[in-house]
Amino acid sequence: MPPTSPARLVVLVSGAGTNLQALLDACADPAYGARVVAVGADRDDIEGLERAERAGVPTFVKKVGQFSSRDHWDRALADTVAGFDPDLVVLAGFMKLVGEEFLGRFGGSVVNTHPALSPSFPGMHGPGDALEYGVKVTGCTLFVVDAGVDTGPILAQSVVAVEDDDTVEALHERIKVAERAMLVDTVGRMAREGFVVDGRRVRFGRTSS
Ligand SMILES: Nc1nc2c(c(=O)[nH]1)N[C@@H](CN(C=O)c1ccc(C(=O)N[C@@H](CCC(=O)O)C(=O)O)cc1)CN2
Ligand SMILES: NCC(=O)N[C@@H]1O[C@H](COP(=O)([O-])[O-])[C@@H](O)[C@H]1O
Repeated sequence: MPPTSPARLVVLVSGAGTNLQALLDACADPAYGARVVAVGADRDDIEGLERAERAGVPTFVKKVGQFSSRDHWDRALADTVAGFDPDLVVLAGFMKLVGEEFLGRFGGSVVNTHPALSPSFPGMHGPGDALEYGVKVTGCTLFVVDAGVDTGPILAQSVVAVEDDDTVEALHERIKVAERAMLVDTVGRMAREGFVVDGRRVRFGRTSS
């Protein structure tokens, strides 16, 4: 039986928020099976927060510098996210590593979109690192977040060709087109079908076989 109420998404952002926008647009269709109940950020004055406000979605900001330690920030972020009772937390261009407390609360239900084909080129500079290495294809990866940096079990990947005259910006923009489609498709499936993490393998559906 499909769930009767839409899955509750909390989305965390640090920048332009075009991936967030793709989710907001998809959620406008009741058949999508999810809705964005809150958007959080680690900084002010970003387009991602403005997109949420324009959509009438509650926002919050938790800056690391407002707290006496990284662990206190992590706990405050987790407490605030928990207040929105999420089924899924989506890190969509969120440029902070979430820690033990956060993962202890939501682990297994936190996903991150990354602009490279994992396990290659983890970290903050996926498109630039791929270009510098000279790969001919790169892309994007959606994965279930764990304590490592871009090491979690993979939900979906999409391939993007590297052009001879690419710049980091041009390549990243093409990756982001693929990334938005991957994110919307996969989060929708997770919401409608459920998913099971079995070691490094992820299967869609609610049963174990
Ligand atoms: N526990 C995890 N947290 C996050 C993951 C993850 O895989 N595990 N993915 C990231 C996103 N990410 C790239 O994919 C990433 C983001 C940020 C950093 C990082 O070193 N950030 C610095 C601060 C930099 C800044 O504020 O501009 C930091 O956290 O101190 C590495 C990888 C989302 N979180
Ligand atoms: N390591 C994390 C990372 O590089 N994240 C990347 O930042 C971009 C955010 O775009 P957006 O703000 O327009 O959604 C996306 O490409 C996302 O994968």
